This record gives sequence, structure tokens and C-alpha cells, in this order.
Amino acid sequence: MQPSAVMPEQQPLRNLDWGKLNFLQTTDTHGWLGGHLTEPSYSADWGDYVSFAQHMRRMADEKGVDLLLVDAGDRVEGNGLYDSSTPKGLYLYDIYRQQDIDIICPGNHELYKGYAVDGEHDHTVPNYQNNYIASNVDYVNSTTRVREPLAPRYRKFKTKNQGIEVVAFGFLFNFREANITNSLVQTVEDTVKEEWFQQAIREDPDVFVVNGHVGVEMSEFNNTLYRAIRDVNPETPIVFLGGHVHVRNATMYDERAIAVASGRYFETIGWVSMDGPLKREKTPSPRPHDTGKITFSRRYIDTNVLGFYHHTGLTKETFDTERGKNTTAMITAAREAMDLEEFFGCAPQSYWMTRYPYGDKNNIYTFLEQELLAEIAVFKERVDVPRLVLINTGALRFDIFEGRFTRDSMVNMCPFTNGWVYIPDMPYADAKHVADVLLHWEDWFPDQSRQYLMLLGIPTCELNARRETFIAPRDAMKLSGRAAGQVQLSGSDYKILPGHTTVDGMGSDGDDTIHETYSYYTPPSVVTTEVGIQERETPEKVDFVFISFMKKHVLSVFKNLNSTYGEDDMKDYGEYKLDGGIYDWVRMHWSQDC
Ligand SMILES: Nc1ccn([C@@H]2O[C@H](COP(=O)(O)O)[C@@H](O)[C@H]2O)c(=O)n1
Repeated sequence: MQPSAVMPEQQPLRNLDWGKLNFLQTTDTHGWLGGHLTEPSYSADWGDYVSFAQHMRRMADEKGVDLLLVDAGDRVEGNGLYDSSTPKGLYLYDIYRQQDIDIICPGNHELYKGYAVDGEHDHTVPNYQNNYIASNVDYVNSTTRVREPLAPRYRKFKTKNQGIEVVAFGFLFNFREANITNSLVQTVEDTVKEEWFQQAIREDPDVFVVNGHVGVEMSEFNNTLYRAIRDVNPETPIVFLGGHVHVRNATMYDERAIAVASGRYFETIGWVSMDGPLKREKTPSPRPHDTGKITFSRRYIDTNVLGFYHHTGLTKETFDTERGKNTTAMITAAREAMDLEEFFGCAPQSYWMTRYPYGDKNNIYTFLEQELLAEIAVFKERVDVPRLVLINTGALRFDIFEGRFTRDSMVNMCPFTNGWVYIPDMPYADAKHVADVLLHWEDWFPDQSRQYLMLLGIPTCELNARRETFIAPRDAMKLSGRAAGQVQLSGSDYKILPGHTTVDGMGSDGDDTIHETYSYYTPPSVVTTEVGIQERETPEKVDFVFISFMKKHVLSVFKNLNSTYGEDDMKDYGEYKLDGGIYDWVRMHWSQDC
């Protein structure tokens, strides 16, 4: 743990079921390798995970079974440990590589910026050599424009103890709208037609492992890849290890194919185990599968040291390994070098992405709309022109906690350096119309809406995963005026604290830690604010100002509406960047100490 991280509290835990083949999975870590310093349930750091994995590998050896470590991408963007150095990732790649990972692939965040693609190509791919798999992502050399696979397309290997033959892939969802030009993503549909893939699915392994930056309910996994593999291999067990959607989720595609994704921001380490007749005899050829039952199990391990001690049967005194401790020290040194605890201001209250409804004063998007937007989208030369400002809610990616707001909190909340663009003197009604279409895309274009939103990635990906409101019993009690506190389990020292309470396609027993649930409210896809516009006297023309990330989306609306507006009408709206604007706002409004 980092020196300033809070200690976790003892909470009731479910054990891990071991099988012949077991996996520890991370995904969407987004640079959070220092852990969640102020959240006890998730306060372990990457060094603790290094120690944990070393012990788990030892335990696997003792049991004579196998353990594979997998990461499904989006390792960058979203935490100071990556974003606050120049160049970005200066410390992260070395810290990351301290963990031995057997199967690793890229996510979309590795492909938004040229330097991030180069970071993969120059650091992560060589750090993990043949374990890095890029089944549908290419690297394009910026100077020569030569295109080559970012890493091998697939990997065939035998596990250490059981000798199970594995064919492993590493896919990225069909992310083609926003990746930068030194990367190239081929659709999963086109990739499965390629000769190498057709050969790979005929390698006749004991198990297929499809690692992918893909949600377990996205069609790239549950349709295209599942069908392609299953059609040729009716009996072979398949393990899909996904990500991207930032939620804990698991489902069985059939009795011999499981799909699991393990949340976001290093809050969760996924555990998947499979047991039964996995390994087949060497002869005859083709080797028939033992069609005996394969059992699967999944757990979402909260990233804290008390859980790690429990699952390894160790204690504070016996848990840390040399390598783990060194990794923790590397993180501490990097955090200090980048001054991530630098005080920026004092947040007067917490603001939540999904725990309070949009419109409530505790909701971060209400805060963005009502407080921030008018002051962070400013262009001195046009300051007197009324403006309609629009931003995607995906721009803010983490809650703000009441109290010290540091360099770290700033990047956690918004790592993006997007600028602002505008269409000058646009008819007010047209600007409103575009905003309305972006907000209610599904109503405007019901046929293409959902897939379109997903592809374009307007909102937070959590929004795409979960759309129904859930009011937690504690909040329901508050709403009805009754008191509620932490739940004490009778006859035990354990408290039940708020945290992840997952209901997935396999039931409600996936979380290792038994938590009290949070409320959940779906955020909108965009928010807007009007500056210099009176409700009773609306101007004929306004500046339509939007975050540069939304350029493609706005163009897409124009196209769908057969509008004559196009890219040539869009101009830079000053030089303010999103992160810089928020920084200045915090300095100005939250300057008091705390
Ligand atoms: N420059 C950027 C890049 C991304 N976003 C937002 O992030 C979303 C994608 O993040 P995931 O973790 O969900 O892959 C994307 O949909 C945008 O909302 C951004 O605002 N600016």
C-alpha cells in the first residue's frame, strides 16, 4: 500500500474456488496502480498485487494446478501515475511490467493519442514479448507509414503444471472512429475471416482463451468470436476475459464457454477458475474431447490487502514479497516525483457520477452543467457573444470526494486535454436541435441509435452497460426519513460497508466481499449550458461551443439531419484545454485550505 493510503476494514469474504486452470484478471486499470488512497476497500497498490500473484502462483504449484494472469487493456489515461508525467507514462510502463502477465492486449485508450500508441509499441509490447497479443490491432510507423501487427496475433502454449494446451487471442472491440493514425483497428468480423485466425481455431487446443477489450455482452464477443470458434470446436472450453465497460460482469455463452470482465480502475481483480476434464490425451488424432462436465467459477476480488491476506492464508507479517515491496516503492517515488498529492483546493462536498441522479446537487454532471461549463469554455475574443456549450459526460470519469482536491484527484476526475471548438453565429434553434439530438439520439434515430452511440462512444461506458435506476435500501430509508448506518453482522466483528454488489449473468455471489449496495442512476450522454441567453429573450444566433472530442459526433448529427454545416464551419474556441480550465476553476473557487 502507498504510505498515505487508508487501511481496509475487516469485512465478510467469500473464498476462491480453485480449479485445474485458474485466472487472475485485470482490466481498465487506467493508471490506478497506486490504488485508491482514500477508499479502504480498494486501497492496495500494484506492488500488493505483485505479492499476491506471486503467492497465488506458489499456491497453484503446490496444488499442481495452473494460474494465468491476464490484462484486457486500457492501462493508460485516468490517473496521475500515467497522465502527470512528461512524457505521459514515464513511470507507468516500468511499474506495470513488475507484474508477470501471461496474456495482455490493447484497449481503446492505448490508441487515442499517437504517443500512447508509441508507448505500447516501444514499451508494453517489448516488456511482455510474446505474451502481448494484438489480434486485430496494427501499428503504423508515423514516418514510413509501414503497417505491421502491433504484436503477435495469437499465442499457443502449454500450461506449466497440468500441461493444458491453450490458444489465446487478444482482441479490441470495433473501435474505428476515434483511434489515431499510427494505429489501425480491423473489425472483429473481418479479422475472423483471415487465414491466420481460421488456422488458429483449428489448432485443436484443450482450451481457448479470448482476452479482449470487449464487454462480455458486446456482439464482438458473444456473437462474432464465440460463433467463429464454436462452429469449428463444438466441445472445446472457451474462456472470454473482457473489459471496456467498467463493470463487473460474467455470463455463460454455453455450458463450456464463460465470459468475465472485472470492472475498472484497479478496484477489482477478477478470478476465474475451471475444472473438469480439460487436458486430452495425445492420441488418437483428431483427439476427441471428454464431454464430461466442465465447471466454472468467478469472483471479483476487492483490491485491498486484507482480502489478499485472506485468499493466500497469509498475514501482514508474511505477505509482502521483495518484488512487491520494490514495486510499491517505485510507485511512491513516482508519485512524489510528480507531486501527485499537491494541494489544488478543498472540495466543499462530494460529487458522484452515478450515486445521485442527474439534476441533484450531489451529481457530478449537474455540477459540471451548473458550475463548471460556463467558466471553463471561455474565449476572450467572443466573451460577449451568447453561447450554448456542450460536453460529453464521458469527459468526467471519476467522483470528487469532499475535502482535499489534489493533482491526483484532478486527473482521476478528468485526464483529458481536449480543447473547445465552436460554430460562430449559428441559429440558436439549430444549436439547440443538435444538442437535443445528441442527448436523445435513440429517439431521433431509433434504428441505429444504440450501436451508434456505443461505436461513437459519446457517454461514459458505464452508461452503456447499465440503464436502469436502482435506489439502495439505505438511500430509500433516507428518503423516507428513517436513519440508516453501517450494518453490523450479528455476533461478528465485521461491518458491512458500501461497495460493489454485483448481480451478473451467473448470480449474485460473485463479489469476494459482501458489501452494502450503492444507488445507481444513469447519467445523460451530454450536458449543456447556456451563457448570456435569457429564457424570455432568446437570441437569434449564438456561438455553438463544444468539446473537441465531440467534433465527429456533431458532424454525424449534421449528416443525419442533412444539414449544410460541416467541418469547415468549426473553429477553435480559444486555447483553453479541458483539464487546464478545470484546474483554474478549482484554484479560483476552492482555494480555502482543508
Ligand atoms: N479524449 C477523450 C477520450 C475519451 N473520452 C471519453 O472516454 C470514453 C471512452 O473511455 P472508456 O474508458 O469508456 O473506453 C469516450 O466514450 C468519451 O466519453 C473523452 O471524453 N475524451
